[in-house]
Amino acid sequence: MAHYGDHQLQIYQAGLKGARPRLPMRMEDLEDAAHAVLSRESYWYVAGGAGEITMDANRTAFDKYRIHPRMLTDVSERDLSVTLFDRILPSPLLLAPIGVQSIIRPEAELAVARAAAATNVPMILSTVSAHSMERVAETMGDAPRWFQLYWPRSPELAASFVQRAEQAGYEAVVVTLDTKMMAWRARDLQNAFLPFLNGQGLANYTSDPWFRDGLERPPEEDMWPAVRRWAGEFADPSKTWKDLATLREATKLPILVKGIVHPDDARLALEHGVDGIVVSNHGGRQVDGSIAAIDALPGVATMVNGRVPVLFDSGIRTGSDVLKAKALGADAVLLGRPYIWGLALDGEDGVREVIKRVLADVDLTMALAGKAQFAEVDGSLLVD
Ligand SMILES: Cc1cc2nc3c(=O)[nH]c(=O)nc-3n(C[C@H](O)[C@H](O)[C@H](O)COP(=O)(O)O)c2cc1C
Ligand SMILES: CC(C)CC(=O)C(=O)O
Repeated sequence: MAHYGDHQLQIYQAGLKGARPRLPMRMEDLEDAAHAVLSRESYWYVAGGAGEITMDANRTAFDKYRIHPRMLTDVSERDLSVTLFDRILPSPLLLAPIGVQSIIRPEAELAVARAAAATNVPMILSTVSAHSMERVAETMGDAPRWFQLYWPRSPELAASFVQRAEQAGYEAVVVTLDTKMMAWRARDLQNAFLPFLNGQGLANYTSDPWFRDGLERPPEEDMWPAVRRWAGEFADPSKTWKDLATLREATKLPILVKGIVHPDDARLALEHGVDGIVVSNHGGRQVDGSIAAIDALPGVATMVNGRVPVLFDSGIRTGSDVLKAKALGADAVLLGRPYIWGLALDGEDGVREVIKRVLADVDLTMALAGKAQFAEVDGSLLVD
């Protein structure tokens, strides 16, 4: 039986022929290598946060939780699969929605989509992508994909987005709640860099009939009216929980809310009929000084109590992070910045390689901790 961990042997075997890994193995080195090839503006747009306190805490908080390995259990046949919304996925990993990937490489989300499809890891496409959701879907065949919604001000545009996504074979809608506006981001302000202002990341808007209708000039001739309209449409700070009902009417797809860190918000989300929750603090990019995402997970998971899937992101870098998240109540996790470093360094191949490494690490760490089934990992994996 093949296992994700076999990737380890492939790397050693290539070494016998004198080949060293193309991408640095340690996550920190991978990021440093990406830093070296990207422009200062692009690197910091991805690496930066709303200050650094929560971004750092997202990593260091994992250290508080320690795995307590068990010996002499049969781990010869391992299974990392999870079932989400009736689809069996071979692993618990999804790709977090990351916008404006054209600041990294022009092929952007198309390269990521191919890598996701090749590894059967669902891609969650951002609303603010450089390629339209239809174009991305075309590259993916039947491979699983979800659509992330930045919930626009106009109900017409929101309905159009989710209906286009449904039509293009996206299997769930992830509504991001933590970005009603962009945080104070010192790195980007220092670089005076906001990619949307020169039209990057607007493909889903400029390809939308409703959005185009309201423009005085087509974006192909003049991007500025589209940018202005986007700035007005992007988000609506007045939205509240009751507005979820209008989204619910617009699509049959499962709706998840992303950005939940408080148990009371998890309760409200359930009361308003969501189908899933993503515990996330947006990688520390929105509220600096806020709770580390992994510390928010147990309270949310307890409140949800298995009624809907709970996903987790913000700080996932290694196999043990994935296992800790599962032990603390996540059904699956989203990988964020690391795959962007893979994209920066080696395009589609780089993204695929980063995904394979994380999954190999999950597989091996799980086996060495004494578990054969990811589905069976629970709180007993951790030191009390
Ligand atoms: C450059 C960048 C762009 C992002 N764009 C989006 C986005 O368009 N939609 C969204 O819901 N989250 C977005 N996020 C947040 C990610 O989905 C995810 O929550 C975050 O990257 C997790 O933190 P980590 O990458 O440090 O693990 C973005 C994150 C980064 C780094
Ligand atoms: C605010 C967005 C348009 C993109 C995003 O989610 C991010 O940069 O964190």
